[in-house]
Amino acid sequence: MTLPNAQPKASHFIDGDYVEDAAGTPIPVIYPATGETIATVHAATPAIVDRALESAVRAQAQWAATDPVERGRILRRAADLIRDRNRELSVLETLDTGKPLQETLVADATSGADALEYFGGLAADVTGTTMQFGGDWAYTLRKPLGVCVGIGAWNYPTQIACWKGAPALVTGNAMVFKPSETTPLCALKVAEILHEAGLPAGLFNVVQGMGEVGSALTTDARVAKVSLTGSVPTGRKVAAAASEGMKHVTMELGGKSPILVFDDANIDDAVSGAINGNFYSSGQVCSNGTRVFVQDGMFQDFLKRLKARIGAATIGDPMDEASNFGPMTTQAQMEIVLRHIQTARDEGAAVHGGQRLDRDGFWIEPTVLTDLTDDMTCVREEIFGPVMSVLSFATEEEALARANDTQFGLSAGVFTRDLARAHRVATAFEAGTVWINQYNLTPAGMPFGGSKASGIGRENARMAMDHYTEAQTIYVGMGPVEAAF
Ligand SMILES: NC(=O)C1=CN([C@@H]2O[C@H](COP(=O)(O)OP(=O)(O)OC[C@H]3O[C@@H](n4cnc5c(N)ncnc54)[C@H](O)[C@@H]3O)[C@@H](O)[C@H]2O)C=CC1
Repeated sequence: MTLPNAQPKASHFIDGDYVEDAAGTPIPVIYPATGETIATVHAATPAIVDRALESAVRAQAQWAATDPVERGRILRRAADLIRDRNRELSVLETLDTGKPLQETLVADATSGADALEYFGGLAADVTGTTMQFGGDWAYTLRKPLGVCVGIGAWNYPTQIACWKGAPALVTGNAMVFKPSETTPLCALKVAEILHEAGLPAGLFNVVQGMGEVGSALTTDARVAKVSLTGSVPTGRKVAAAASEGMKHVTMELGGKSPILVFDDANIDDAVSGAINGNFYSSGQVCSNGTRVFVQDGMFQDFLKRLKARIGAATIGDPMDEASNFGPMTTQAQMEIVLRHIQTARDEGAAVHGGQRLDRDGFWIEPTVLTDLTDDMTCVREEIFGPVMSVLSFATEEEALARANDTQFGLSAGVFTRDLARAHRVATAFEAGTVWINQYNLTPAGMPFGGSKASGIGRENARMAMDHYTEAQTIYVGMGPVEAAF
């Protein structure tokens, strides 16, 4: 099949237009389903980084003074344009990541549009508080931070650009966004559409590059905030570098989230939840529930149904809308996942699936690990691939203790028909986001983010607007000023 042309007009988008600097290191864009190079971009040189930040600084002051309703209108217009072009953007997302079109048509550009629409609608509702002290009083304003940097992972390139860009822009900030070097295409389109919708030049700039470009942005004195989606080790580095400059941070990092399935759960819903929470996007989802704890009474039946359902997956050409399982996004990630599967085998796990598929591209079949103990590497570490660990448990207390015994705290899920138990378990999870009888749904109006090593701050919902603004307190003296002398 001939693939659509993926080569962008230029590598970067700065000050309202595409910009090239061929002096930067070339970055090949590889279509994961075949391994072929479909485009090339160049990493930003220091001159490009400087230009992006300069134009953001210039544009931001005026933008902060713009009527919030007008800011919101531009975002909502961009949401409409994204929806109009959903197919084209979904194809691009598939080219960038290898995720099946069946997924990208409903989960990527549409999720980005949801965020733009949601925050666009809230534009006029950024409010402070008032306090009274007898006659005197004080009030707070929520002020934009200035120039914010967004740094993306490779699994959701359109969504990440929108989830960071929308709350930043609507509250009066500018954003310089650096996509992952492995998926550089989609954010450029987001920038193009935002400007087509009327966003003034300079407010959403995209620069390409590896960690060193991210690092240059993070440490630049012109930057007030860094929002990273990435792994825990990168998060530690970026948060540490940002703290030097006392910058605000949002860290959306990795996880090893638990799903608890109790004997009284609707078994088909629980299996569906576990499938969605492990094999969607070939398992390359930060919030995946990769440790599935199933209560003893249901364990065997759960496994039987799970294996049958996995057998029905349609693994194939991501551009074919009938396919519902695609390749890993990069060769490197495929190799990491295969190594994890081998380690699990070496440590005594039973591996169901686990093979690299004999075809071009970076394909691993959906894999289930059983015969596990909690101390095995596959149960402790984030694998970031289509690998589900299934463990059994006897009691609620035991399951919760095991579920929480991890450095991560991104998400968790519980399947049960017992309402009291559902809420008791949900609040006892040490996790930023919990689903009851559902998994991995993230509407724009719901805060999403991690606890413990999985991150700081939340994306989406009103909370995200707090993270892109800071309070300024203004004290109002209403009476005479008393002084000691
Ligand atoms: N919590 C969340 O919302 C999500 C978290 N993730 C996590 O992301 C990881 C997978 O994505 P990857 O792209 O492999 O993550 P990564 O941590 O390797 O890279 C993330 C981004 O950080 C940049 N970067 C690397 N070193 C840097 C440095 N020193 N300074 C500034 N930027 C730097 C990279 O170029 C990339 O754009 C997984 O751990 C996954 O769980 C992925 C999606 C969502």
